[in-house]
Amino acid sequence: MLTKINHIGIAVQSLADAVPFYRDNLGMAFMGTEEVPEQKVTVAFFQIGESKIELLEPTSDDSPVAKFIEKNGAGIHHIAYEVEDIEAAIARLVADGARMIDSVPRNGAHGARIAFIHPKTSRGVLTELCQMGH
Ligand SMILES: CC[C@@H](C(=O)O)C(=O)SCCNC(=O)CCNC(=O)[C@H](O)C(C)(C)COP(=O)(O)OP(=O)(O)OC[C@H]1O[C@@H](n2cnc3c(N)ncnc32)[C@H](O)[C@@H]1OP(=O)(O)O
Ligand SMILES: [Co+2]
Repeated sequence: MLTKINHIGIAVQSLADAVPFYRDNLGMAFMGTEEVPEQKVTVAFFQIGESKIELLEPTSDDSPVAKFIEKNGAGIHHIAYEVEDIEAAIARLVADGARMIDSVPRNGAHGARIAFIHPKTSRGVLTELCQMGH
């Protein structure tokens, strides 16, 4: 069902502050930024091997990432796994009793279709499924 880790999401207060560390000090390949209004975040992506690091800055106080930072501070926010068929993956998880945050895919960055599994199901890790546009 899962084909690879697409990205690891890291919540940050400020992309302007965080991007130079990942780009210049760690030397990761910076892929640019994108606002994703549906999720109330602006993200910066870095390629690392076959996967990516996604820095997430909240765009409003009621963003899920703003709430996370308020509670925990900046840090690892979610892991995103790539799937070939997101509807089939959701249906299988629902049938197995998983608590889905999204039972219908939403719009993610880079034109991906995404769905989150609640961290209470995935043992304390907020988990994103993503199907890339082909
Ligand atoms: C850029 C777009 C896209 C992409 O293409 O990659 C993205 O990555 S968008 C990323 C931002 N979007 C989201 O996070 C959407 C999904 N998240 C949510 O719906 C909510 O954040 C949530 C996970 C349902 C939590 O919201 P809420 O219930 O309102 O917050 P609480 O603080 O009350 O949390 C309840 C419970 O869950 C634990 N929790 C919350 N967030 C995380 C997390 N990131 N990782 C692990 N655990 C998390 C929280 O600690 C609470 O636990 P208890 O205290 O034990 O009850
Ligand atoms: Co993500």
